[in-house]
Amino acid sequence: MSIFIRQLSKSFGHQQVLKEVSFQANPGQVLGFLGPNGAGKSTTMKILTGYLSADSGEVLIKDIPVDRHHKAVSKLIGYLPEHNPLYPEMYISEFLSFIGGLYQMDKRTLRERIGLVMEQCGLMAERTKKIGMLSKGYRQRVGLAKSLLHDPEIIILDEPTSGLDPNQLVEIRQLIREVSKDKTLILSTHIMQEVEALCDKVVIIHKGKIVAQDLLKHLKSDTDDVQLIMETEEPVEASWLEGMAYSDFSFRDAGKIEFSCNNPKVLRQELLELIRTKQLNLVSIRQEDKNLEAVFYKLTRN
Ligand SMILES: Nc1ncnc2c1ncn2[C@@H]1O[C@H](COP(=O)(O)OP(=O)(O)OP(=O)(O)O)[C@@H](O)[C@H]1O
Repeated sequence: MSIFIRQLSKSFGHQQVLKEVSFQANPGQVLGFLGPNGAGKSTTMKILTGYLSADSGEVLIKDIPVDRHHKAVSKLIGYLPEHNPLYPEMYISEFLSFIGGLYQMDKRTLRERIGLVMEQCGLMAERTKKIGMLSKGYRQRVGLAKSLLHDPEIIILDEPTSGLDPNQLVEIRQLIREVSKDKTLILSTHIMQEVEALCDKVVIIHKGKIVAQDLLKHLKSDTDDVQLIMETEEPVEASWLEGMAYSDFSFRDAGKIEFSCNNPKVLRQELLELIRTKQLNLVSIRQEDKNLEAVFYKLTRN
């Protein structure tokens, strides 16, 4: 089941937070929704799930507008919000049972689904504890179990791995991969490795506008072949770099510059010549393949 997002705009007071945001997520695909802090990711997620209304534009699921048919559509969506709200006084199964009641699930299905999602999310070992006693990572798992409980066709996860330890990260990513096979899954995250590991399609939002949307493999191959990163002890002036064999460069800080180039051999020679003539102390020049981080940085640095 696809989800169509068309021309969403949203302001809070005088601040326009979303500017004609459009994209589409398809079944069997994990869509990574990326953007710097404050770019508008959570606001978009809240509109997609009907928790917030847009000023203009629409979200369609099965041709149904989400804002006008929130109740019908909410059964199709599993949502893990950024600040995963839970009831600390409840046991996990008690909480899931309460949520199942909200979805009007019949008792037998609910019992089966609670067992299944608790198993899937690795919660069985913690079943005798109240939610308030769980660690942050386990509370995140409860949120994930909640979003999967009613077996929704669309799953929307806002920073699902925040607060997880490295082992939990691997397990939850594995789980996300599993559940995404026959679902439409949108995942918001800051973690580029997560996107590289999980996502088929990437949408990047910056200052409320979509600045890229493509399959991950296309997004990475659209860019120059490699990047050279030069670090010196002293600051470098931009004017010293004029005419060199790069296609683009940016300062990470005064003595750390990242170049995009397709002829690193020539550029490396030019940089070594610059080091010599300006008598700079070189810390390192290293070459990296273009990765999503570089693409993201290029599109969102201003
Ligand atoms: N209810 C609100 N009232 C006023 N401003 C809001 C409200 N919700 C969000 N904003 C503003 O909208 C902008 C986008 O916020 P949003 O939470 O969507 O960003 P984000 O991309 O999810 O950021 P982060 O990665 O930091 O979670 C921010 O400037 C934020 O302060």
